[in-house]
Amino acid sequence: MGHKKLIRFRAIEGFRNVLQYPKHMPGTWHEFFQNNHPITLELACGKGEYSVNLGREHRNRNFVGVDIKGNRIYNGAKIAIQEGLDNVAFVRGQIDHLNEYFAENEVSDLWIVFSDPFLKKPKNRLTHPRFLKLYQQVMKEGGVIKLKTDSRELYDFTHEVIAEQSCSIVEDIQDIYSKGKATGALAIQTFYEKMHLAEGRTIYYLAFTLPAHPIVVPERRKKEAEEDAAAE
Ligand SMILES: C[S@@+](CC[C@H](N)C(=O)[O-])C[C@H]1O[C@@H](n2cnc3c(N)ncnc32)[C@H](O)[C@@H]1O
Repeated sequence: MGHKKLIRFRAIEGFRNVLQYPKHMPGTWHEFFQNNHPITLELACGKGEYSVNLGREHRNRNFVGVDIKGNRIYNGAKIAIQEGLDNVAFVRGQIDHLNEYFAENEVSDLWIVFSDPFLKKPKNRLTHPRFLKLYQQVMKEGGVIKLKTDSRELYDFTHEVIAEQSCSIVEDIQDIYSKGKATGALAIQTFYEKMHLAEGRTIYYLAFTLPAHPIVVPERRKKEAEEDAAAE
């Protein structure tokens, strides 16, 4: 492991706003934030640009960035500490275990920001039904899931899942910049977004809500996942 990474891993151990694999937290987030404000998650947060920027703008809401990479989380966590953003925190952990970090109804809404499209492994896409099932376990009914991506494949896949699971589309924008829609929260640019924009890529946005009935992972998708695992 590189020296810089090691320093960052040690640093986040001492950061009050970084919780690593926090299985003790479900049901206690409002004690942590010392308020009852709604909690927004930023999944695949990387350096946490959405959590930090939204945290600055909305002091009456709480934001939690989630990512497995501690050295990336370090960036956002350090800014939040320096700026006294006590409404911003980070979880270092697997999104696959989200229901071990948050309790039922503890999350109001969530962003999925430039998550990897996993072109060869649909089961790892953060809008795969197995993830939607997890989100449903922690999110309040009617909570909005907001996907921002440069991947046409992930955007199309998400549309497919939305139709299959009877989710409701709240907003659907192909190419936020050409349509003049990159305003408000959509104007926040992350590290990966800046790279994609420099390459001239199109940015898609899709916001939707989950159905009231439980998400069920279709057999065909389960089979796909088993085939993926067998090929590993
Ligand atoms: C392409 S980066 C995007 C980072 C950031 N959102 C940005 O736009 O700059 C994708 C991030 O998702 C994280 N990630 C992917 N799958 C994950 C999972 N199952 N659990 C936790 N983190 C995950 C990776 O560690 C990585 O930091």
